[in-house]
Amino acid sequence: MKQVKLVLEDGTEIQGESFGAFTSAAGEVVFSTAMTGYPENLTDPSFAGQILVLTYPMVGNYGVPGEDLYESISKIFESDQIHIAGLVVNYYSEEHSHWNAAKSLGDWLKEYNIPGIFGVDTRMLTKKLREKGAMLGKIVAEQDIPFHDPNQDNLVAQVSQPGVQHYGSGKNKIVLVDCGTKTNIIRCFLERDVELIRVPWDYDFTQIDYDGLFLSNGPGDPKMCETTIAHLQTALQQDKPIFGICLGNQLMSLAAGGDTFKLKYGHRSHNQPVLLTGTKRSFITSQNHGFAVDTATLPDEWTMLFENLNDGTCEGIRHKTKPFFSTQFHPEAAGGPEDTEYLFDEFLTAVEKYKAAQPK
Ligand SMILES: NC(=O)CC[C@H](N)C(=O)O
Repeated sequence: MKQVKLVLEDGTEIQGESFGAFTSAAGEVVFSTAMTGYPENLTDPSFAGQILVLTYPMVGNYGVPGEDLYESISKIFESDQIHIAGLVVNYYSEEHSHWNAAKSLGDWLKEYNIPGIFGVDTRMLTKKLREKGAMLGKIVAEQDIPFHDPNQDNLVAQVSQPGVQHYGSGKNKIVLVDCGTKTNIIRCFLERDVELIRVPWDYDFTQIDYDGLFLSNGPGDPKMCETTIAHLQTALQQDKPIFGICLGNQLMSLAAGGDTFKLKYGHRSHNQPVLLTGTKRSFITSQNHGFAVDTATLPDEWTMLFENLNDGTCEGIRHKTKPFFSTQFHPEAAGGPEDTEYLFDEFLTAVEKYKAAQPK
């Protein structure tokens, strides 16, 4: 076994053993307390630039599934590549066993030249990240490298797919602004009778004659997406329904005139409780974000839609009169609970209502 170390910007150095690629990588160190779902997490483009610490102690035991396709997108993965910068686990299970496993986690990381480190006390590390906040860090193999803050980069421009892509042929025409979309969002739409037009983050979608607009999740600081925000401001002048998820929620707020800020250590797990504003209904949600909307900065026409029951932060917003809403959590899950998937139906109901109200 080859030795590697995890180095944090506060000077912490943790020795561990290498799995995956034996190479060095720098990024922002974040933790997820999800107990399963590493194939989904590692391919979620929102993790671009991040070194992911998994608190669940044993990782890799169910291997990595094969690459089955559904309508030209992966059936299982959240994109067509690994996006994390590095992986930190406590115990790496060399031997995997699962009915649909095609390879080991270590071999999969190697394919994408991503380093992993195991033998790390990930719970101690998580306590440190909770006290001090998410930190820059690096996994160092033979070659030392400088720290790198991915939030200074336009990560969305790096992960958004170039070109316009069409999926499905259903009755509602939805534009999906791809800031690093998870494929389960596409799957959720395709199960609901839509024609989906996927456009890059900086595409002028206001030129398309769509029935509804969807803003995807994506990596990094939402303020980097100035072009998307500018196009969105035009869309907000109209009455066509708009729905956003995660980064999409942050972009909606920024376009509306609100502000976002960086959370101390973010929300990354499958069991984040949120409250539907004005009710006593709570939902358990899947989350992966490091930034949040500052509710106090929302203009008068907007209101908080969901609130995080752990720390009171904004988990969604809605326009008071127009059919515009977004969530900070992931209604599409993958992994995590599917309790809020009904929001796709609410969006499409709003789309149908909008269409029915148009002069023939
Ligand atoms: N999953 C996402 O869309 C994340 C949004 C944003 N990059 C954040 O970390 O807050």
